[in-house]
Amino acid sequence: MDFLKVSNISKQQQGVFIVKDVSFTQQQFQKMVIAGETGSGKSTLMKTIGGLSQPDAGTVLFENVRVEGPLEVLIPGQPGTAYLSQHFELRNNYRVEEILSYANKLSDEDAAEIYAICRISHLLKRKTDQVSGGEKQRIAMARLLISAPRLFLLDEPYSNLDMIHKSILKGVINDIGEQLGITCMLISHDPLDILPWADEILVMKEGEIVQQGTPQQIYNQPVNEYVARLFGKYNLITPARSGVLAGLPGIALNGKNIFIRPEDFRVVSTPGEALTGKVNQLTFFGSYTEMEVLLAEDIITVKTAISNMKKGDTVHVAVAPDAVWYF
Ligand SMILES: Nc1ncnc2c1ncn2[C@@H]1O[C@H](COP(=O)(O)OP(=O)(O)OP(=O)(O)O)[C@@H](O)[C@H]1O
Repeated sequence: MDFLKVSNISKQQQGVFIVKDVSFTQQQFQKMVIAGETGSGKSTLMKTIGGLSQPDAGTVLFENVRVEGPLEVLIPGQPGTAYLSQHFELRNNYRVEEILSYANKLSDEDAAEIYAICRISHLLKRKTDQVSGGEKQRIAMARLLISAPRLFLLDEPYSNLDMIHKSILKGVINDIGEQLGITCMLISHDPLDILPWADEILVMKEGEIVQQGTPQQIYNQPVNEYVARLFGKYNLITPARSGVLAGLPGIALNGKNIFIRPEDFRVVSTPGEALTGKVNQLTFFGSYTEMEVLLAEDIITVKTAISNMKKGDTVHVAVAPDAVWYF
């Protein structure tokens, strides 16, 4: 039995598909991410899974039970699931502990563990207007978690958070999975949030899943330029321009686009089996430098840890054939 089985879900608004024939499964404890550009249907799909959006076609089975949509039940929301909206609200003028006590289905001890995991134990006596946005979000999470869900659906939990609050929240989401044993699915479009966490990624475009795979597959073997672009900088050399790579061994000039991530180029000291060009631009990012290299008429982007280059320098760059992807 699949923990979650989504089959052929479709939904239209004003004659346009916002989710189109989406099918996939998620196993218990599998960390799943839905990625995709703004408006690609991520939230609608996630809400459908949580019983909060009515599909026009298809079924969702959660623990083998059909999820009913809001038009089929009195109180929307599938039991056993919890959905943290991007636009969560906390009632004003209540103490945090009051807000939480209404939702609590657990013993005091178990609830206290959740408050500790959500890093809100120190906030319980405060009023809801005396906490920051990041803290509010963790309170909203705790309020959902004390209803003891088995599937936690998080809609863009990292948007609008600074680095410090983001890093706290990443710890919280990890602990929810590992310490509470709750299966999580989250929506994000930031590769730095997605790639280190996910077991499986669904990439959506215009309501459809365009690629599904592990972080390694999605990052290194995108099916098209849309997926490549969502997950970071890349070099794309079209068949017409593929001659610029002629000096490199092991590159197949097979009529397909050639895709190379900037960090897969290596700066080498000799021109043999390398491309030679001039440094056109350098951008410092702290842990690495991004270098534009001008080759004849083309520019490639190379990520390097070498920091003593100057604009106009001659450089040689090589790439391992197995780091090259074709689509
Ligand atoms: N109730 C609705 N009525 C009309 N159109 C809607 C409705 N809900 C969503 N849409 C449209 O459906 C498309 C998908 O919306 P959805 O919120 O699912 O996308 P998303 O990928 O989550 O976007 P974002 O990343 O911006 O949150 C969008 O074009 C949106 O405008």
